[in-house]
Amino acid sequence: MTKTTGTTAGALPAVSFTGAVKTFGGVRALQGVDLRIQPGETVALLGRNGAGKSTTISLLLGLNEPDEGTVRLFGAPPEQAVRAGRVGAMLQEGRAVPRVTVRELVSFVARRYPDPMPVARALRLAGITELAERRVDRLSGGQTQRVRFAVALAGNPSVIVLDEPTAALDVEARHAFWASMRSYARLGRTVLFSTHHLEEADAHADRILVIDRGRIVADGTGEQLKRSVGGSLVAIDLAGRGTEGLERLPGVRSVEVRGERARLRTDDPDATVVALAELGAIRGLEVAPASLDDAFLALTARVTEAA
Ligand SMILES: Nc1ncnc2c1ncn2[C@@H]1O[C@H](COP(=O)(O)OP(=O)(O)OP(=O)(O)O)[C@@H](O)[C@H]1O
Repeated sequence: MTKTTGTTAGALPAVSFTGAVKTFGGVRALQGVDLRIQPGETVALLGRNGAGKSTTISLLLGLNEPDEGTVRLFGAPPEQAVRAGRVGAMLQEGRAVPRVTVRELVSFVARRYPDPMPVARALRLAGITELAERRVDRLSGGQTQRVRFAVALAGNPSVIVLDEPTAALDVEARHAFWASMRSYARLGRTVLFSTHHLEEADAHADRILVIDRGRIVADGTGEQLKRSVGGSLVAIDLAGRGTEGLERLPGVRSVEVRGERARLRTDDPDATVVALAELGAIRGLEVAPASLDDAFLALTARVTEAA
């Protein structure tokens, strides 16, 4: 497992899970989760359907209690941090949308917190200043999502938790949403978001946690996760030759044939390419680093095999 949990000496972690277990009936949704998130980090939680992402988030927000272990926000139980407005959340489930304007809705939520964010600022950070006087039940899906983001910001939280925030958004709305999230993160605040989009995790998080079957199976930057599964992909046109001997070339871990092309997974792409050149087999040469998709599949598959 790749570990890069940067700790700031003396600072309380924004989020900490110690041996958190959560069972629903016979399902062990979380099987002992340990994690620390420091103030100012933007962290992506990545996992397949049913891996335990929403359960992690529900414990973090105090919506559920762990059966074993502890969950703390700034060293305190989650309910305390939530009541103090230190945590803002954007969850998956939709709510009945009231017939009020965007400004009225955000102001209403802000008034419920002890030290709210000025409403104009929440609207600006969410990129919806120009929608302030529009009714919330007459907005597009992407606009509604950003209103929900402004609502999450209303209490002026130090930590924001976003459960699949861009599900069902089109490309443009996605870009706008991430720009808003980054404006908030630049204030030094902490962000935890869950996603199925590996490229979003790679592009917008400082750190990626991969969860599988209720356990954190990897923790690092996108680069580190890619490196941890090893190597690069070298592809060539076979041009009529066979694949014999290719798997014995330096660095090569596996050889896969797709049509007329051979794809070699290698830990040492330079040595592999030199050896291919010596064989005169570099027609249509292509060298690419392992993708985050490869890393994700390898990390979650390893656990499946071990189970
Ligand atoms: N309230 C509940 N009652 C029973 N089982 C539950 C409940 N909540 C979650 N589970 C189960 O716990 C496991 C983890 O679910 P969780 O919702 O945390 O996964 P997830 O990673 O968020 O998945 P998805 O990507 O599909 O949203 C699953 O097997 C799920 O069926």
